[in-house]
Amino acid sequence: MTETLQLASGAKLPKVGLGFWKIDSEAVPSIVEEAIDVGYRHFDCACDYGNEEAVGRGLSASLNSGRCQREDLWVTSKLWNTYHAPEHVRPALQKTLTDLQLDELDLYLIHFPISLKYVPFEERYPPGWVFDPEQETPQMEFAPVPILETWQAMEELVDEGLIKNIGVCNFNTGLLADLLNGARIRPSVLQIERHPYLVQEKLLKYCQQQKIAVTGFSPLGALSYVPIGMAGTDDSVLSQAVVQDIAKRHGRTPAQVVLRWGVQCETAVIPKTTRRERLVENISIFDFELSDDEMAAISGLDQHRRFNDPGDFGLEAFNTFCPIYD
Ligand SMILES: NC(=O)C1=CN([C@@H]2O[C@H](COP(=O)(O)OP(=O)(O)OC[C@H]3O[C@@H](n4cnc5c(N)ncnc54)[C@H](OP(=O)(O)O)[C@@H]3O)[C@@H](O)[C@H]2O)C=CC1
Ligand SMILES: O=C1CO[C@H](CO)[C@@H](O)[C@@H]1O
Repeated sequence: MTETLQLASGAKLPKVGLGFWKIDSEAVPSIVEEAIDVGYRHFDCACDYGNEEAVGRGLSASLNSGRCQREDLWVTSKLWNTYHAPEHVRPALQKTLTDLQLDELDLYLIHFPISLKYVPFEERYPPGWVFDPEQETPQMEFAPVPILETWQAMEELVDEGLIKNIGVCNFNTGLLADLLNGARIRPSVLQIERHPYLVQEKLLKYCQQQKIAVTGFSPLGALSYVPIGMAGTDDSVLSQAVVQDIAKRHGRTPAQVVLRWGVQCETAVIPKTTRRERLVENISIFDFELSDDEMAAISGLDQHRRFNDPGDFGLEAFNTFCPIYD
């Protein structure tokens, strides 16, 4: 069973969760049940993953079969970029709740600090990044919505009991500071890309000061990114000698060492896998500890190397868009 991170709101976020990006809907319900059987209680979903309805079927089957109780689960979802206008936030959440077959979410995150043109559900769901790939220079279509207005709409949904915690993803320190200036309800969680190639030391420190918990996405080091990912390359975090040596010393796999490094940095991690043996492997990290030297050696792999920047994600599609990070 996974340990938890205590949030400023008092809630307890399980330190290991299962991420659902890129899991086919057909496979999702049984993966949810298997994950619960092997101890997962934290599920990282998003409208954009196109599989929330399938996650809902898996959760509902698990609850109905008595595998777990609703209060033992932590379900996160994310508001997609096309729904930032205040009038679209509630319908977006309602759609997610309906798909997930839940009455409330444990955590709702603003997925990106990017507001895109609204696309009605009946036109396309999930709408994705809103560009026309047929165009010679396909451009994202933006919408002028100040982030604080989106946040205030989310705060109202907390007041109404539809969400327990709210937070953001892919924000840097400046964006967080700006949000904190206007927020009535402070963000409980920041979800960011984080692995040994992107340690984000300063952002983590800022979050610790502000009592915002951090969840690291792509915690194994961007293995699944196409075309810019590391899958099958000798350059992946998991094939680094530092990681492999530490893994041998502890009798663990490189993935377990990298995930353990994540939780020992006091962050939650949300690895994705579709394989039962890896579900078990990725959560079995609470019965060993890395030394300070081992932690420092893994952090020393930092290359400030980011894989998930919409500016270069899918190079052809976004070739006219500037990266949102420095
Ligand atoms: N907020 C945001 O903007 C974002 C959030 N996320 C969230 O983070 C989650 C995880 O991110 P993701 O980018 O998938 O990255 P991960 O670091 O979780 O890597 C997933 C890849 O690693 C493989 N893998 C899983 N476990 C192991 C293991 N033990 N040993 C070797 N390989 C392994 C998987 O393959 P296989 O399935 O075959 O096991 C898959 O190819 C997402 O599912 C999503 O929920 C991700 C990106 C952006
Ligand atoms: O979370 C996710 C992973 O990254 C992708 C590209 O930025 C997003 O589209 C997706 O929602």
